[in-house]
Amino acid sequence: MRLDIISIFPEYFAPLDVSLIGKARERGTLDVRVHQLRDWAHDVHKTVDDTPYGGGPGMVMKPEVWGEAIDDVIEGGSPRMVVPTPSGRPFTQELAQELAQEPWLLFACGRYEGIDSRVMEEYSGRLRVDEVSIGDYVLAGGEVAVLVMVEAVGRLLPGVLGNAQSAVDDSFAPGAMRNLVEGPVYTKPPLWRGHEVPAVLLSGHHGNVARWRRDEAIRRTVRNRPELAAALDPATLDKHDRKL
Ligand SMILES: Nc1ncccc1[N+](=O)[O-]
Repeated sequence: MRLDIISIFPEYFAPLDVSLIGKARERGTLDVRVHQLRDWAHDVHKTVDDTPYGGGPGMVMKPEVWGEAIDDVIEGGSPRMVVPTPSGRPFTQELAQELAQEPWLLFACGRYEGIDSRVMEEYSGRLRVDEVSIGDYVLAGGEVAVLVMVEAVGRLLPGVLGNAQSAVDDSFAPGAMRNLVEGPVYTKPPLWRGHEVPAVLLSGHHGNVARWRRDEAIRRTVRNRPELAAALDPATLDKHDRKL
């Protein structure tokens, strides 16, 4: 997968050189290219923003600069364009799985009050453009959101996770874990400061272990994410209600 990121703070993406994503880049699974938006601002101050039409606080990023930058980066190609913004569609594990199928993603990082809307209008005619939110809070810009999305998508690419199975068992993963968060995890020692590991996990009985894990996933989902639990099959919940 090729990933292009356009931002006025390219240094935000240094973390993409470490850990799983860094190794995927070394292996060539991921081809990440970070671009400094100001390279396409031609005035002496490399201006990328201006005051909003209609008044109001803050600044809006200029369409001309973005247009030149995107045209140069995509060179007539058609990546899927993702614009992080608090007003976008929710970023979910499902959307991460969908984006992981794409051969080429372009992330446009807005700062300030956002990017002039005509940029999204202009490219929606040529590319798949998604405005995406990683959560209902306001960050100073899209860079951190892109780090979140690149990590969530990158770990789903073939060969990135040592054990491909773990992506299947992820919280929220489509299939068995849909609308479920994962339950508690344990490792050695079996007893630590008086706290024991649940006996079933030491039993070696895989069927019982799988059932216990599902029970705990449902229990934690009901406790921490009642809105997800509400979407669970009632039969599933019913079996567990008695124990909660
Ligand atoms: N929440 C956000 N705040 C600012 C920029 C982008 C954001 N987001 O969720 O993608």
